[in-house]
Amino acid sequence: MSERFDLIVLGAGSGGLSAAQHAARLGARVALFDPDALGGTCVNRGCVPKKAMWYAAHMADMHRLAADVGFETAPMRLDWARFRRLRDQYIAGIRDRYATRLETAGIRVLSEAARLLSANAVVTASGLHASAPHIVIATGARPYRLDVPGFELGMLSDDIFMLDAPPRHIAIVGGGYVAVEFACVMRGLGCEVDLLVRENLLTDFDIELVEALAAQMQAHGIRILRHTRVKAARGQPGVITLETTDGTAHGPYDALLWAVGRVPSSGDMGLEQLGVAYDERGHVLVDAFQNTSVPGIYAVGDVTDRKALTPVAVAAGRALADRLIGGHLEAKFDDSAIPSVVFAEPPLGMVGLTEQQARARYGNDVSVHSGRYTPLIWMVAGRSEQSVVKLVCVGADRRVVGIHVLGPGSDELLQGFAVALQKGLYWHDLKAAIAIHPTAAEELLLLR
Ligand SMILES: Cc1cc2nc3c(=O)[nH]c(=O)nc-3n(C[C@H](O)[C@H](O)[C@H](O)COP(=O)(O)OP(=O)(O)OC[C@H]3O[C@@H](n4cnc5c(N)ncnc54)[C@H](O)[C@@H]3O)c2cc1C
Ligand SMILES: NC(=O)c1ccc[n+]([C@@H]2O[C@H](COP(=O)([O-])OP(=O)(O)OC[C@H]3O[C@@H](n4cnc5c(N)ncnc54)[C@H](O)[C@@H]3O)[C@@H](O)[C@H]2O)c1
Repeated sequence: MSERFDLIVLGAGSGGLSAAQHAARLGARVALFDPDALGGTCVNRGCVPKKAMWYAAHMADMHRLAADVGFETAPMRLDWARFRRLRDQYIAGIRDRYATRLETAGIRVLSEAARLLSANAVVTASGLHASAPHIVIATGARPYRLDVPGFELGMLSDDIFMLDAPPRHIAIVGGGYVAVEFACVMRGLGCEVDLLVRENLLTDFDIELVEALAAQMQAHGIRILRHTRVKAARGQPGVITLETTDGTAHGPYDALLWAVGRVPSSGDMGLEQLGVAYDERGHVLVDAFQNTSVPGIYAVGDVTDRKALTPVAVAAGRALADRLIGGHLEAKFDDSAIPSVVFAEPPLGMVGLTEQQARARYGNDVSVHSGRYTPLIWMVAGRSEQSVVKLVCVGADRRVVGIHVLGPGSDELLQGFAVALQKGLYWHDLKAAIAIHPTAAEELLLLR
């Protein structure tokens, strides 16, 4: 027998929870399927545990800075087991709060994977049937596995959160968000880090700031090997060597992290049989309203080809519920200015276009204003690393189309500027604003 709902959601990660909760708030009867922990990637093996580790690494960096400015400091050692227990308790608390909220909202949570039988019916392995006029696919993505010998000797980002102790010397393969963030976190926590990058780092970010970040990472002791393709991993757990296509051997390492991207979890759900269209990498194709190519089936979050960020998945889920249940037929989210931060040391943030993208789109109409400064406390400590801020503008009235920030505080300062850019920000607005002094944020106002 099939139980009937107004909305069925597959996946209880950022996107699925958002769609389910908002739909229930609007009065819908909702079924939410997920075989795994509530909260999905972000809460359990992404943003949240990563940010906790970033804080720990940052504290260790602050401790070193404290010594540089005159504090008498004893060596600081992280009790890894205690930190992990505290971090995991915090995450368990988030999951518990989700469970309570879902129950209070009257959402039927089913701890099983579901597969589509038609555009309005799903089934689980245990034979549970459910139907609804609307089905939302929010099944996310998982780490990509390279087809190289010895791949199993390495960890995926999911595994790094289970480490019982910090590695002594870790190799990280990849040059994207995950690779750069963990290179900085592991280095901050005292590990030797080799970062093996196939081509270049963080190719979606502005080259000038990426190079400045790379220089700081190297100054902190991270060894960055660019244009390096790994052919095989050899050895045994704890003693791993990497072989590259130029015949060089690197290592030995006691840990290896593969951070070579993610693939959408879009298979084995019956979507293909129903004619749902995918791109060549398996992302479900959606329009601006999250419609797939099949009426009645929608998709949000990392399973789609939109930007793989939690707030994007959340915004998509909410707008979709607004449209399907709330009756707001034009509801969609504004993806014109999605800010993003790489939690490196120091953090790198951007919103809008890079200089390279703006020049490709607007040619000679582009003006760029960039500046470098050494943060006050680093100057006090006698350090010379430089933070970078950059504005990319278009036209005679210099509309700001891109904001780029690298340095301590960039992660927190970017949000307000991103709101301004989304609303329409001009060079003269920044010149007319009164700065907050002395801060990192004021550097964007002081650009010439
Ligand atoms: C290491 C790491 C760090 C990150 N850090 C950040 C960050 O700092 N900031 C940021 O914005 N983003 C970050 N991200 C990205 C962010 O985690 C994702 O964009 C976000 O979790 C996507 O949400 P989602 O709902 O699309 O998918 P997910 O959160 O992956 O949820 C999908 C859910 O679907 C379930 N599922 C799969 N198949 C089925 C099925 N057949 N039936 C039912 N359920 C199913 C899965 O079990 C899972 O729980 C990070 C990602 C990683 C890997
Ligand atoms: N701070 C954040 O907001 C944050 C943090 C982590 C992840 N994320 C999101 O999750 C997404 C996935 O992150 P990611 O780091 O897994 O992927 P990514 O797409 O950012 O980077 C993948 C990296 O792997 C490399 N690569 C791909 N195939 C390879 C191969 N065969 N050999 C060697 N290198 C190879 C690519 O060149 C690239 O450098 C990000 O794009 C981002 O949207 C966000």
